[in-house]
Amino acid sequence: MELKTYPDREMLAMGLADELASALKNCLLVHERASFCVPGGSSPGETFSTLSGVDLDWGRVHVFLNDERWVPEDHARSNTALLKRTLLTDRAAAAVHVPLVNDAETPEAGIPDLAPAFEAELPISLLLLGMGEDMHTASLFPGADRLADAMADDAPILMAMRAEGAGEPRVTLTRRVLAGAMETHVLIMGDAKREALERARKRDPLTAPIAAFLRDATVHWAP
Ligand SMILES: O=C(O)[C@H](O)[C@@H](O)[C@H](O)[C@H](O)COP(=O)(O)O
Repeated sequence: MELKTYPDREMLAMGLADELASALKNCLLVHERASFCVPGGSSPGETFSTLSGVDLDWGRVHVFLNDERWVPEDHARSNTALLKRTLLTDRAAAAVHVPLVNDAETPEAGIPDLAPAFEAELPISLLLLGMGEDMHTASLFPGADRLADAMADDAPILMAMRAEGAGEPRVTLTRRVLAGAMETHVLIMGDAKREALERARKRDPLTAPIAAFLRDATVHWAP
């Protein structure tokens, strides 16, 4: 794991957006397209806004979320709506968005229609993860109902997930899919998350799911 620290959140957003843009450009030099898998939540907004203005061949970039809350797009907690507002705008509006939610009643009912589109996106070219203070990442929450299945080597691409800390039901890419990414970055802010990161480094992924992704990751942190 490599840890990059920034003096403040604005510097983090600039530095991280720069690094992600370079990774996408390098990928597009040698591949027809790049798959870019990103977190929801509140942390990445500024990074996404900066990145959305970068001049690169966005039409060859396929963007999708790590996980989604099973809510309609007009819901305040929709990661999809956030993604469209902050990243898939400006120059990045030309990117191809691969949806992770549909209007089925439950994630279990919706996944069969969503999963096939992800087959063509693997391996993920560039992965950005967030992390909660409970050491969850994507919707791989400690104590979640199907965490062990989602961490298994033979997990499907997408799984439904329910957990106490999650709020609503979720859909998440599974560990093997996320861990297969060619390049991984983790975005965390604040002292509590820095402490959680240090705790996770000494723990098993089944109690600290972020630990499954740290070995080859670059972690970006600002106070
Ligand atoms: O849908 C989600 O909740 C996310 O994808 C999740 O894994 C997120 O990255 C962390 O919970 C951190 O969220 P914050 O950035 O809001 O702290």
